Amino acid sequence: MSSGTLYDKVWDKHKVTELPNGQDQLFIGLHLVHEVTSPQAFGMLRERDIDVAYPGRTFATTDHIAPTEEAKRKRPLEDDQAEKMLDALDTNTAENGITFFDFESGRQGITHVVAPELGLTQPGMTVACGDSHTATHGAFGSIGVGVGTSQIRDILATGSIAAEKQKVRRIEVEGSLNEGVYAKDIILKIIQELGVDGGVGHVYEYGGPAIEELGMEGRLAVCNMSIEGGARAGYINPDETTYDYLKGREYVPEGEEFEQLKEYWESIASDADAEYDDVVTIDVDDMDPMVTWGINPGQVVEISEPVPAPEDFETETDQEAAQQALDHMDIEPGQSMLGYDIDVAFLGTCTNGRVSDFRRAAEILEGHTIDDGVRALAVPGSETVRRQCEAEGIDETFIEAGFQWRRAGCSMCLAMNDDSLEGDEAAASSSNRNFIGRQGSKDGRTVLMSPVMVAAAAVEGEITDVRRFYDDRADALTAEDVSEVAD
Ligand SMILES: CC(C)[C@H](C(=O)O)[C@@H](O)C(=O)O
Ligand code: SF4
Repeated sequence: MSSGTLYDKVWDKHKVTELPNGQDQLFIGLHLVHEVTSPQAFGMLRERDIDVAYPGRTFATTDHIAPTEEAKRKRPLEDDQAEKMLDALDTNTAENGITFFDFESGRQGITHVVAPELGLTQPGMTVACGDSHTATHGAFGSIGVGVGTSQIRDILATGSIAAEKQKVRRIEVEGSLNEGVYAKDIILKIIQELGVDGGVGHVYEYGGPAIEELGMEGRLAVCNMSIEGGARAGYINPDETTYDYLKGREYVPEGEEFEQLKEYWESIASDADAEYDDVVTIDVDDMDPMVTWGINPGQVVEISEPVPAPEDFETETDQEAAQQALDHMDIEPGQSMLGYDIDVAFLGTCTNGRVSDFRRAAEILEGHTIDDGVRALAVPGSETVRRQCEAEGIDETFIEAGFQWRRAGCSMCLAMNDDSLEGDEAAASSSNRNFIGRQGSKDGRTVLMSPVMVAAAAVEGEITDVRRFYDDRADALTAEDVSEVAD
């Protein structure tokens, strides 16, 4: 019997052959397609008159350019470029017999939200998409890799890619989370400790008690940001939480077939004696909610920590990056992020645009209205998420609080549609990237945090400790507490 990591086992099962250049040819079990990165790849196939090899394993949706205002979702779209991309996806999927979750399907949404919720993503699979956040799918114990246009072409044409096996780092997450602290905080903590390029050359296997306790939506949020930590992919071994989630989903077989699949899924989990290239332990027991203070996801602090100074960093590169971040964000070292004014609150994305994210944020918003100066957007990650939230009356809570309740898409995560920051607006955002210009304005400022922290910031008009909104407020921090820490 073979013994090893899930990564080793999944890789071996999908390895077609070793290529002359030393890379492996890897079979791709599920190919997800969106409108931005696919048109050129389909074009290359057309030029050579090649058919899509596995249309039944290929699923498309539209997310990046999708207008989130109901009235703007009529075809042709107002934005010519967006219409062109969507039109290309219409044609490419229709001509090749590929399922396309378009606006009319009722299933449209962000690729990494749609595939898991429909049960397309399953343990032990290789999942590829022309999108860096394909790591998300690792939450099920699959290997999700983001690929470029030429690899999309290769998958369309052959169902496989040339790939290099990575090292595996086990990240053991010890402890249990405080109230008000969630999966998003765990992954931000990991990136704070290991850095934005700490994972280069590796895939991350997340495990340990704090990970096992997470539901599937939390696990998806953790794996989603593996790429922000520099890892090629990130995964969590499948367990009962995974199987319970999958049971009954649209693309998951039922009855005897499900039981057989489950046996297979159990067999591909990492063995207890698996050997890792590296093991790191992170303790989240006393952790506070996390917020970024800079312009990459690793420039992040617990809300109880002061913003660091450039000299706190070891390398010259990190020191310069810190200075650039302080300048861009207009903050001083030693300052607390508590009380940092925000103009926009944005809740959604493939990190935190799922039902549990909106449920928890709604609990915070209940009985409150957002601050006068704040523009607040709630953008479900998929139309399925939107309908579920509406069935639970969550949309009403958001609307009554003063949020705009939108249709599904990537939206202000990267502003490829009309949803964008203006000028130097600052956003409390549940997304995964805070690079300069990311949310559509070169002077815009992004502060990454969990959905409940976004909701709390929307109400206060500034960054606040969400625990002030719970009945037991003992743990909530004020800016004074933090400057005392700094002194
Ligand atoms: C547009 C797409 C290629 C891009 C990605 O690869 O991740 C986007 O989804 C992002 O989050 O920046
Ligand atoms: S929600 Fe953001 S991170 Fe996710 S796929 Fe869309 S643009 Fe990329």
